[in-house]
Amino acid sequence: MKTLNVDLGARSYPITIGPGMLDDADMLREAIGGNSAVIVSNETVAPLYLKRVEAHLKGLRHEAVVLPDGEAYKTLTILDPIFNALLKGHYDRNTTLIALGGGVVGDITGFAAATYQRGVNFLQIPTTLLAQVDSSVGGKTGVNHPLGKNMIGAFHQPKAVIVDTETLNTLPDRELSAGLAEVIKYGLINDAPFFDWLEHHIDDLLARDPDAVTYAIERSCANKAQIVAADERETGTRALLNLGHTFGHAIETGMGYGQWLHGEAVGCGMHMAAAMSVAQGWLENGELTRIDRLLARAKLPVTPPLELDAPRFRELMSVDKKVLDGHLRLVLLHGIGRAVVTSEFDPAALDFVLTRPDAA
Ligand SMILES: NC(=O)c1ccc[n+]([C@@H]2O[C@H](COP(=O)([O-])OP(=O)(O)OC[C@H]3O[C@@H](n4cnc5c(N)ncnc54)[C@H](O)[C@@H]3O)[C@@H](O)[C@H]2O)c1
Ligand SMILES: O=C(O)C(=O)C[C@@H](O)[C@H](O)[C@H](O)COP(=O)(O)O
Ligand SMILES: [Zn+2]
Repeated sequence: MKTLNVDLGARSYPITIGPGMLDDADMLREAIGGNSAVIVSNETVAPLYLKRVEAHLKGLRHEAVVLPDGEAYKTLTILDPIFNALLKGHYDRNTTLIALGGGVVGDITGFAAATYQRGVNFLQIPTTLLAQVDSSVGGKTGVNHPLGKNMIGAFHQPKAVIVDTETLNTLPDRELSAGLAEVIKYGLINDAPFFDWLEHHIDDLLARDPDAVTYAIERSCANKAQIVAADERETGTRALLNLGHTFGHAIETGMGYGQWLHGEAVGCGMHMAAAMSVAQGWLENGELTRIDRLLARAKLPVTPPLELDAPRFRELMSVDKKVLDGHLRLVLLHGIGRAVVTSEFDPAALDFVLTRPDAA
């Protein structure tokens, strides 16, 4: 078991990572602290893991809300069953919401916790690789809007993140690959040695070797915790965590939520950002080849969908949260491990990746 800290002053919290964490009653009870708890999960994860979490809540008033599964349900209306349960049960401000599931459940539950009675505590128990390496850490919560991904939300930090690495044993292969996109992202942003390590260990990760998976989670969380601690509300460097996301969110929204998994869209978006960086003259061709090879080995797509032509891509990208005063800002690469956020790019380089997806 390893514990990392997200250093945010009074809002600091631990990320505890290890096998069998779901059976650690003391840790869960200590993290809850208050008088009651509501667990939010979904119809896929609840049958697998809900009882094990509920077993630790004896003597504490609690109940579970089980949501339908899927990115398509990450909408404002999905909050209704959560708020209904909270209000019907007279849960007060000492209640803790517990997110048990992947990033979708985590983002929804966090947003419910941010807004119920103007804010109650919440815990993250992430059960996908993507949620364990990224979405459970950092306090971005929210839901999608038909016109844009994650457009309605709040920053609201969890009290603790409890990562049971053994929950990944039941995760479908496609979801494991989606999680690897966000893992690769950390190597590309500012951890070139980690990128090298991933080149050597990607097959171990796909084979779910426990040591490799645990190391990748720990290193990813350490990277994320450091970036979040430096810029909690994304006024600057936190935007680096958006590498691949301006393109990726356009794909998710444009294709219909759930058609492309978030990690798949981000993987393709990272390829597009890298290809654009080469067109800018900022990244070596050989580095793009290494990036594309690693993405392909992780079984992630690198070809954007032909259904989205350049004007549609531009329209979708224009609602990105990094747009300021009408100017698009993108995360681009000056090398592997050297990402920058910039609006100062050559429009022709963007045209290149948007209009020649086959060549990009
Ligand atoms: N808040 C953030 O900082 C942040 C960061 C990255 C991504 N996200 C968001 O996270 C979401 C993607 O998260 P995700 O990739 O976890 O998808 P997800 O939550 O949809 O989970 C993927 C699938 O795996 C299932 N599942 C979850 N755990 C399982 C397990 N242990 N065994 C078997 N099946 C399991 C889920 O029911 C779902 O069908 C997107 O909405 C994305 O925008 C948020
Ligand atoms: O934590 C962050 O900051 C991130 O950007 C992490 C991303 O992987 C994640 O997908 C996030 O939800 C994107 O944020 P958004 O503000 O672009 O919606
Ligand atoms: Zn993401």
